[in-house]
Amino acid sequence: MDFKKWEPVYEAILEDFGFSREDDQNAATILSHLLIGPNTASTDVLEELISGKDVLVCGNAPTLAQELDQVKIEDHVVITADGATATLVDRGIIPAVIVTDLDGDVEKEIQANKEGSIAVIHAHGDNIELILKYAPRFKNIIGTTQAAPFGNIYNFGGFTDGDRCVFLAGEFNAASITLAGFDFDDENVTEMKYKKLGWAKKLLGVL
Ligand SMILES: Nc1ncnc2c1ncn2[C@@H]1O[C@H](COP(=O)(O)OP(=O)(O)OP(=O)(O)O)[C@@H](O)[C@H]1O
Ligand SMILES: Nc1nc2c(c(=O)[nH]1)N=C(CO)CN2
Ligand SMILES: [Mg+2]
Repeated sequence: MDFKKWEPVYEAILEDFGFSREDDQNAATILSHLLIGPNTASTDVLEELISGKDVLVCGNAPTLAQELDQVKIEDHVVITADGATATLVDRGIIPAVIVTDLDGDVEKEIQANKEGSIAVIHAHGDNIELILKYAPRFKNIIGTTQAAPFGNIYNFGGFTDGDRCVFLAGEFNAASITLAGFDFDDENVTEMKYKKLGWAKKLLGVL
């Protein structure tokens, strides 16, 4: 994602939630220092996995399990958003890529990562503690930020884990992107989550 194109959207998100750009940048710097080489993966791997392929992006709406029953999962490259990973792992499916800010079922994510999932770990101003706690337990990490990218920290676009999966699939030229487990009008979520889902809906509408 061209950061110049993303930046106005990012600024609107910062303003809407009252998030601090500086905190996001600090989080990204911390993640960057934890990515020491042997625990990282190259973005070439994402290109290899995704380019020209039919991708299934799994969000964590309560409808996920039921929607998975209607998709031929094995015909797709599976990308899971954070908490959705557990649903796939519990079915014996190891996602190709996990996109996470580490506030879902992280133990399941570490398990899937041990079995081959690439971990796209997102740093933001409110997950610094989680990054320090969990990032050292992953391998094959690709670090992301919603602020300006630098060095080993990328910005493929997007905000919530779910819409960032879709931006990532787009960035690496997926042939098609199928969504499962996305319900933007889910009323059984916190006010904050509902607001985040509103942004996810808006961002995916723009794509
Ligand atoms: N009804 C829904 N409830 C939860 N997640 C949903 C829903 N619909 C779509 N999603 C997508 O699934 C993603 C993963 O959901 P999860 O429950 O793990 O949330 P999360 O890790 O708290 O998300 P985030 O950290 O992005 O706020 C979300 O980022 C969101 O984009
Ligand atoms: N600063 C900040 N950034 C975020 C946050 C958050 O809570 N704080 N949550 C996200 C996913 O929902 C994505 N980005
Ligand atoms: Mg999350």
